[in-house]
Amino acid sequence: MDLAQLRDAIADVDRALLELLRRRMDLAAQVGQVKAAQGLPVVVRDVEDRVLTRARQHAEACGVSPEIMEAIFAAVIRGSVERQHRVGVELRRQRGQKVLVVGGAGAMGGWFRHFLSLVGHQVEALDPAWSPVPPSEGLYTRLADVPLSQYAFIIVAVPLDRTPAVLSEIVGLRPPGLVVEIASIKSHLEEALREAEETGVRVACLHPMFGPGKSPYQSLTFVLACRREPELEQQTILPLLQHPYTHVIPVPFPHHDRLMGWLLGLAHLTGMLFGRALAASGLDPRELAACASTTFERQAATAASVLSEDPDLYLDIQRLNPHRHQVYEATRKSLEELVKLVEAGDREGFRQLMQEARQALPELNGRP
Ligand SMILES: O=C(O)C(=O)C[C@]1(C(=O)O)C=C[C@@H](O)C=C1
Repeated sequence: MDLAQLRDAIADVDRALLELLRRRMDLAAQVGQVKAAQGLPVVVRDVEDRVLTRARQHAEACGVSPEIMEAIFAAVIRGSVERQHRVGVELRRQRGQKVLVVGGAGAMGGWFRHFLSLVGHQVEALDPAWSPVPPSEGLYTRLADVPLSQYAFIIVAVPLDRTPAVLSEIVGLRPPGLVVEIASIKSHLEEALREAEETGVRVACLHPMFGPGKSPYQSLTFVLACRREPELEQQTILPLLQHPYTHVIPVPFPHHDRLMGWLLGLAHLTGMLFGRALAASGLDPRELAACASTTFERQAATAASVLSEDPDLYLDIQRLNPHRHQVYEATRKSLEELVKLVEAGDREGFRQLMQEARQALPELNGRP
């Protein structure tokens, strides 16, 4: 066969593969219906492990690495989970609850509306930004018009610095459902949370560890800042977040912002410093892109995603964190140490610094 004939033969095989994939996804949809009817979880890890092992074992026959075969089938399984989950939405809706998203027109509010309706909840929303538009069913522009007593959950998804005021306004109306605020920093909510505790209004402090661009069919980590009993608080929030990719990680409330100082504060800070320092270099970004090393590409991609975010939100994530000075101090000190070791050509000190820094990295030491 010449090259053109070989390409035609590959295209024929691709068509056959696509047809097989369609059949596999149709079977997944049937599995999804059975699972939704019986209230079974969509993701079953040991079945997935068997599929992935089978794929790895077939790698040699295909003349490719086991990692490639695993990655191909992992993607197929992800598609299968998405399809199964979607076909179950209507059935799950019968078990879903009524949820209100306050700030529903915002980016995270919009994400929650979509996600929660996929979970099967009946989602309504409130946002003054809709004022010029005539309100449609289940969309409100004024808190006074909302039938607050009807909701099992009320999500507060408003800008970080507005959260205390909105939270205390809602708490003041004594809703019977669970109020769930999703602020990235929690210390400035103390007063509103105390008001809630005094009046018996239940509030959960949830923190989605991702932005509004996140697909609901990827791992979704939510940190739950617990003020009382982590077990109980986790149980209360789980019906809201029933979804194959959800992980809820409880942390003690006072620890939350300290943790975020590093997880968000330091990660954002280094992304911004990287971009800012690079801007000072005066080098042409096209030349940097053309000659980029692997590490530069990765770092630049992280900095680009940080620098594309909303500056007001990113300022507030720094400013409202009472632990930020520890992060700044450690950053300054680390830079000074590094510069000193380099200037002195101190190999042993440099080796030790890298060794100690490695200890802190989840990639190398902390995988759960
Ligand atoms: O066997 C199942 O229960 C399926 O849902 C099928 C399947 C797959 O596509 O292979 C999909 C999701 C599960 O996590 C495990 C396997």
